Amino acid sequence: MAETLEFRIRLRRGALFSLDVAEGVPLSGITALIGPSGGGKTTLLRALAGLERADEATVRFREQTWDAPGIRLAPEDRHVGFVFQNPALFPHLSVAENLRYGARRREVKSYDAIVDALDLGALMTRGVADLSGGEARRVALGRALASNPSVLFLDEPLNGLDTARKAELLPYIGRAVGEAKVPALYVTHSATEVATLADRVLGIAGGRLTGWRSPPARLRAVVTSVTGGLMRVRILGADPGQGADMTLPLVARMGETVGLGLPLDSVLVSTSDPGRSDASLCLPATVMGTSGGLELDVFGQRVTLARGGPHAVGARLWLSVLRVLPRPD
Ligand SMILES: Nc1ncnc2c1ncn2[C@@H]1O[C@H](COP(=O)(O)OP(=O)(O)OP(=O)(O)O)[C@@H](O)[C@H]1O
Repeated sequence: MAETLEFRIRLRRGALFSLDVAEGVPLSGITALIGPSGGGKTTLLRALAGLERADEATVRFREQTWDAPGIRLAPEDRHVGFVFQNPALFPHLSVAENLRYGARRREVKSYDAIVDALDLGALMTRGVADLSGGEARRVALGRALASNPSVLFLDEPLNGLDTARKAELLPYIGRAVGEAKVPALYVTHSATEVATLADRVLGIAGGRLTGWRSPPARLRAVVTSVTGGLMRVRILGADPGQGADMTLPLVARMGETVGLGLPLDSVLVSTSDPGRSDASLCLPATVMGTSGGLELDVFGQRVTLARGGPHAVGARLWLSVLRVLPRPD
């Protein structure tokens, strides 16, 4: 079975915008769709979901034809779980009823796992009108996952929240999507979201795909202890006392491994030990190559930062990472 979402879509909107795209997106993990405002990200997701009329659309999901000349599968038969910028919950229903609404058409095997992964247990009987912004986003994601979707489309799901709320929610997204094992297309403008969540990154601008970017740099770490909603992790390959331990939101169990994204906009590279700093991590690294970005060895792990710099192979560097968020491996 071809594990891809294959599409060729052409459409025009007004006199100024046209979308003309063709690609095959692997249906595993999270694929980030990034690009400037007005580039066509939302239009592409809506067209794939069958919510936009196109001049030409051929869409195949695995072995299933969603669109082809003379064929147009109804949006509800594509089983796309959509999470929008605005949570759009049903205001007259409780959290549990909102989730059940999601599950009304398809049997869900992992309902309890979704409730757990998103920490919704304590909210179930609450009305949705008085939920905080972050809680409402968790419920919206839970409702989409409860519909047992074949694919999840997330369109800037954290938009409008402040930085602290976003940092709180990101690990939940990684955990819930990982737990539900649903492939996801994730539209975002945020380097942190890409670094933390994405398995691969596709660019779009001016209604045209601009190609696959290098995958986000991520270090692997192991969970060394768990307390309440937090876990202590140590970067794999590091010994105690090497500055590679940190406390993070809980996304995995004791002994499991997690990925730590290194968002380009929050990594500082220096040639001497910066000592005490505001960084949540300060890691020694050795330059292994500079041809395809800055290839580094960090405690025996290879990571490539998508930026060069005048560094010689073998040089000793320090990475100060200002923001680190985990996702399950
Ligand atoms: N019905 C319409 N008539 C005219 N132009 C339209 C129509 N619908 C969308 N557009 C234009 O299509 C372009 C792509 O919009 P889209 O919302 O897909 O962009 P986006 O990449 O998701 O942007 P953002 O990051 O700001 O959400 C925009 O320039 C928008 O103004």
